[in-house]
Amino acid sequence: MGNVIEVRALAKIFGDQSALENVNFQVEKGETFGFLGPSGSGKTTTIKILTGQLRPTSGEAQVFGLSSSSLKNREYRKKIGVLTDNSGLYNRLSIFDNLKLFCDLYNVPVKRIDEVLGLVNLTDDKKKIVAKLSKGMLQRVLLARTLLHEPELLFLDEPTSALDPANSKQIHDGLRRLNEKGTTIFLTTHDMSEAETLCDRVAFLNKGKIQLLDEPKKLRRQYSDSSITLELKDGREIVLPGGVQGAEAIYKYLSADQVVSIHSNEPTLGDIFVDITGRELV
Ligand SMILES: Nc1ncnc2c1ncn2[C@@H]1O[C@H](COP(=O)(O)OP(=O)(O)OP(=O)(O)O)[C@@H](O)[C@H]1O
Repeated sequence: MGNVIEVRALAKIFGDQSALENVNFQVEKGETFGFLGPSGSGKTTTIKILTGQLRPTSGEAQVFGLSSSSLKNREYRKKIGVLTDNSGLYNRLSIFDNLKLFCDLYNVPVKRIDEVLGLVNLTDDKKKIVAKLSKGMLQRVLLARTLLHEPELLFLDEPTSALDPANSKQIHDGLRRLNEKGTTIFLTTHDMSEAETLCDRVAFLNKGKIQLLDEPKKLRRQYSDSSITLELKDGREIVLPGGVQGAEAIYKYLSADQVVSIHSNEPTLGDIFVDITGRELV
């Protein structure tokens, strides 16, 4: 597939504080890659370096084969979209008119507006005035704006923080549709369920260092104790070991028609993060 992002021995020091230390990872074309870590772990610093807003202290961050010193370049900026929390929208204008202004500014045909509004599920709302939008809708308008020029690579810094579950789901659906169309997505979050639903691979960042990097499914399997929980009709919940011993017990309860549900006890990404770092992801 080829790598869109290649980061080698990346370090960033602010004054006497180390924000990133020996960070190494690659993001493949078409992948949704999650950068997970608690507040202050270095997620935004990484995005700023990858989008040419900050220079690394040492190491290399290449995107589309361009080195970090070239990431301010115009051609590069055309290929990327960056979703930030600074709105820059005109409150008194409609969603459509706001997006039209950006089309004019970036030389994008106006017909693209309907495509991006479809992607973020706002087609029926395009005449609404920005000042009257909910936080979730506003975030979707910002995502739509980010997509107007059809970026190949999308950087999203905490795209659903402060959104309720329904609005987060709308954003997630839009991101999945984009990814299916081939857009590579680099996402930072401290929301583990967001990472589980969206990401092909995740890196756990703690105090500026990557602690673990793999597919969520593989991580959950690797850190699973293979035990199984049975919920029984008499209200009991029993935890059984995996293997033959567990299978025999499950068979016994099933034969006696006592089972309501059976599920494996795989840890969540949040559990694994706490396990590895001793820290909660907040
Ligand atoms: N411009 C700056 N000057 C000095 N220190 C900074 C600067 N930017 C970031 N830092 C420090 O670098 C570390 C990493 O910050 P960063 O914003 O990358 O973390 P983060 O993981 O994005 O956190 P959050 O989830 O709260 O946004 C923090 O300790 C932060 O205080």
